[in-house]
Amino acid sequence: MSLEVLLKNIDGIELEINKDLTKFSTMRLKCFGDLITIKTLEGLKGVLKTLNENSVDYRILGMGANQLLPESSAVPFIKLSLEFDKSYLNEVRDLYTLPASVTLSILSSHAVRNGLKGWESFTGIPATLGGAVFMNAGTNLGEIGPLIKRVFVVNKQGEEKIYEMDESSFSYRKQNFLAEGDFIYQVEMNHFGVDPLISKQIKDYLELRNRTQPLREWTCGCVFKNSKEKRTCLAGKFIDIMGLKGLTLNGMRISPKHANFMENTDSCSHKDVVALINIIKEELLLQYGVDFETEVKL
Ligand SMILES: NC(=O)C1=CN([C@@H]2O[C@H](COP(=O)(O)OP(=O)(O)OC[C@H]3O[C@@H](n4cnc5c(N)ncnc54)[C@H](OP(=O)(O)O)[C@@H]3O)[C@@H](O)[C@H]2O)C=CC1
Ligand SMILES: C=C(O[C@H]1[C@H](O)[C@@H](CO)O[C@H](OP(=O)(O)OP(=O)(O)OC[C@H]2O[C@@H](n3ccc(=O)[nH]c3=O)[C@H](O)[C@@H]2O)[C@@H]1NC(C)=O)C(=O)O
Repeated sequence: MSLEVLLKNIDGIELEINKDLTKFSTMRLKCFGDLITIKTLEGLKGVLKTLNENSVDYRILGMGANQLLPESSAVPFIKLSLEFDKSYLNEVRDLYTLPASVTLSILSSHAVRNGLKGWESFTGIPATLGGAVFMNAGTNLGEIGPLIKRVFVVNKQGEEKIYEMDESSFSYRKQNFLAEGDFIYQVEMNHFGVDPLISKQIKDYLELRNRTQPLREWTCGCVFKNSKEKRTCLAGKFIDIMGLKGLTLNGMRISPKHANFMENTDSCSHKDVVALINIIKEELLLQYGVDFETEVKL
C-alpha cells in the first residue's frame, strides 16, 4: 500500500512524496525521498503505529547535521516540527520542558542572555534538541547529557514512554537508554545556576570555533569520533599530520581549516563522501595502524 493511502486519515502531519531533500542536511548532499512532517504528538503516534503495523521502516531527520542522506531514499524520513512559542524563553526557569524539534541555537541565545551554567556545553552545535540528546551532543566545554532530566518518547508501537535520566544514561557521543525505534518528542532539562560569565564564555567559544572550524561551508561537523580508548588520540590531528588537508575528490574536500571536517564544494552525493572517508581510513590504518570510527551516520 502507498504511503499516501496508509497515512491519509492521520491528522497533524504533512506528507510530501519524492521531495528534494538536499537542503535538509547541513552537508547539502543531493537527496530525494518521501518526507513526513509531524506537527502534533497525536500525529507522531499515529504515524509510528501505522508504519510499524505495515512493516514500513523510516529514518528520523533532525537538522541532518550528523547523517549522510542517500541520493535516493528507499525509506521515508520523519521530521518533527512541533509548535514552540519562543516567549517560553522570556524568563529563566528551574526546569525547561521543550519540544525535541527546537534547535540548540535558540537555546544558546537564551543561555547567552541569561548566563545559564551548563548550557555553554552545546555552543555552536547545529542540531535539534532531539538529535543532540540522541548522541549526547558536546564540545570541549562539556556535554548536554548532565542537563537532561527526563526524555519523552513515542515508541515504534505508537505508545508514549518517559525515561528518567541517571549517571549511566549518557557516554561520549552516545545515549544508553533509548530502545530501538524510540522517537524523542520532548525533553526536560535544567541548568546549574546563573553566572554572568557564561555569556562571555559562549561568545569567546563561538569565536574560537569560527577560527578553527569551517562553519560557513557545507559539512556534517566532525566526520570521525576521537578514539574511545585514548581521548588524546584525535582524528583531526592525525589526518592533518598525514598531510591530507585540502585533498579533494569529486568536489568533496578535506577541510583546509580542520582535518576532521569534509566540505561539499560542489553538488556532491552520498557516494562522494563515502569514497573520501574510505581513503582517509585506509591511510590512517596504513600509516598509524589506527581505525577511527565515523561519528556521522552513513
Ligand atoms: N559537536 C559539534 O560541533 C557537532 C555535533 N553534531 C552532532 O550531530 C547531531 C545532530 O543533530 P540533528 O541534526 O538534530 O540530528 P540528525 O538529523 O543528524 O540525526 C542524527 C541521528 O539522531 C537521531 N535522531 C534525530 N532526532 C531524533 C529524535 N527526535 N528522536 C530519536 N532520534 C533522533 C537520528 O535517528 P535515526 O537513526 O533513527 O534516523 C539520527 O541517527 C547532534 O547530536 C550533534 O551533537 C553535529 C555537528 C557538529
Ligand atoms: C565538530 C564536532 O565536535 C568537535 C568540537 O566542536 C570540538 C571543539 O569543542 O572538539 C572536538 O573536535 P577536536 O577533538 O578535533 O577538537 P579541536 O579542539 O578542534 O582539535 C583538537 C586538537 O587537534 C588539533 N588539530 C585539529 C584539527 C586539525 O586539522 N589539525 C590539528 O592539529 C588542534 O590543534 C587541537 O590541538 C569535537 N569533535 C569530536 C569528534 O569529539 C562534532 O562532534 O561534530
